Amino acid sequence: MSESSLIDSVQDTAVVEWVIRNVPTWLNKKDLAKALEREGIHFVCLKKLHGWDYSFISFCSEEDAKEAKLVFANQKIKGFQFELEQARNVNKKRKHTEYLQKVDERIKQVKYSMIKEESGNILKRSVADVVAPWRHYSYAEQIRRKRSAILAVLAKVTSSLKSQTESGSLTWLKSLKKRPCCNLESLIDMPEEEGARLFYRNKNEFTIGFSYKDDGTPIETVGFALGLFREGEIRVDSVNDECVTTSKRAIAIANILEVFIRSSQLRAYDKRTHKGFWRQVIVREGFRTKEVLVLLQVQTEGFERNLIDEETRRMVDFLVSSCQSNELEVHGVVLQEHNGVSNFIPTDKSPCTLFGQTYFHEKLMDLTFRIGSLSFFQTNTFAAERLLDVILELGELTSHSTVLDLCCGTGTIGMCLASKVAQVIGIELVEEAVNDAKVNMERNNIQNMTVLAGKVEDKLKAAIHLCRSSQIVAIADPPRAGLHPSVIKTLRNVVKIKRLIYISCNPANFVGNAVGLCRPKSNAFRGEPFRPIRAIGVDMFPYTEHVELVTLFHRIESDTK
Ligand SMILES: C[S@@+](CC[C@H](N)C(=O)[O-])C[C@H]1O[C@@H](n2cnc3c(N)ncnc32)[C@H](O)[C@@H]1O
Repeated sequence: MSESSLIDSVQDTAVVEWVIRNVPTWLNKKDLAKALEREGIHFVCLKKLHGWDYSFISFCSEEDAKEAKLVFANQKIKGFQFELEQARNVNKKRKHTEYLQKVDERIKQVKYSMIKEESGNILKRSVADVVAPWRHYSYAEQIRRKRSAILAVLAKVTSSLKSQTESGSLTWLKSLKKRPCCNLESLIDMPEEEGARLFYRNKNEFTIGFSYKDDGTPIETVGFALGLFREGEIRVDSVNDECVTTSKRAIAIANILEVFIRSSQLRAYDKRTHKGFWRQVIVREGFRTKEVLVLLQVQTEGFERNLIDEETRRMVDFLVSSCQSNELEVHGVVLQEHNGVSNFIPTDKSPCTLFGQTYFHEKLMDLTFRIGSLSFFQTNTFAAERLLDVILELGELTSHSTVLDLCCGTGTIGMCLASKVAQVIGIELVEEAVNDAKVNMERNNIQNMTVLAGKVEDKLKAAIHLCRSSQIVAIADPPRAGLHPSVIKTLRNVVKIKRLIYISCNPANFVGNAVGLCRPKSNAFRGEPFRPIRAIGVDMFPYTEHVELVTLFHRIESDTK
């Protein structure tokens, strides 16, 4: 089959077509799909044959392609540095209706299989299974499973390093055989309290869509999608108290908005047709301050401005007064207009204020943080303090240390350490978070911290120039994809960085970065390698498979490799 006819067949099912380059020839389509899904890449279909060192891939939207590109740039997949390029000979303006027809066909197929499996799992999947999939395990069993998962990751660091280094080039590695690369000292669990182990999320993202009556009539619903749209699942179910990871305030607000949207003149957004207005709602709150901020995302194309203004005003009145009668206070309501296909919240599009403030406050370690609607904040406030305890313990900080707070968000880690050290320099990509960090420094009277706006990969060298001390401790808390390989190389090259704490919310992706930090010196990795010394887990996400891993690395002195 020629490349162009293959492109045509891929093109039938999707809007945006690309080619992944540098794919191993032996990798089959199924394993490639699994590897991409593991990294959270949303695609519609793949075309890959044995012997090809590339694969065709199609996405629902440019945004999904951009996200995939970012993941590929930041990490290797199956040990290969994939690259994404737009497919040649493709008419990019393919009619959207063709794509929608295909999606509808897939949805029908899945619905059919749901009916067939009436007594099986698919129909029984509830909204609580989506957000608290481990709720049927005892807490002790959850901790046991997370512990084994972390140990497997630490062992993977050992085996990956061994397979990539000549035998004997790292002395410390020799005796490890297949064991974890360092000791997992503990996995800190959460007490059985609301706000720690139960109903703990201070940020809850609800989909606005449809549930279906027995006769198939759609009803507007605010809750969680019961599965992946690209796998044909379109149902959204209302949120309830069985969703033990969702905060109680957020459950109440989602239920209130559902009542309003069912009576609204504007309908919920339908992902299949890209029609409809109400798309998503994010409820963020300070557990300690009890401040609540609500962000609504809407699709405005085809709607009169007057109608939009009237309905959003009615929504705010309804929400605020219903909350008051439930003894809940909403401090701000903001609106983000988003007409793209992808359902993520763009962080470069500032929302407009409909009511009150555009931020909320939370307290951590006796400091108060302002957090804007698009700024990151750790989702479990109680666990975030345990995480800070671990960082303090591993950091061995002195009044002479400089802390590099990489991916600093609104500055929580750096600010909580600032009184213990000489200087803190943070780097953060999202502009709103950087502005929050600056306000937070002033409010908490922190004078020895500076925050640089931009990507770590672009700003790290400038940050290092600002370091006044020769004792630099780097603390990296990157997003799920991990640090860009160029950042690892720069960290290796700066000899003044003797200690590095890596906080990973996706331990599987941590392996690549850990190997980069620890592999022997080479042309690409010039500085002396690091060695993992201690690891501690923090159960920031009870009732889910996710866990936070904190690892301390020490720079190896050249004579003690
Ligand atoms: C896991 S959060 C950690 C935030 C912060 N350390 C905290 O504890 O609140 C990751 C942060 O990295 C930021 N980020 C993502 N990619 C980045 C990049 N390439 N350079 C700098 N910051 C980035 C995100 O905006 C987010 O604030």
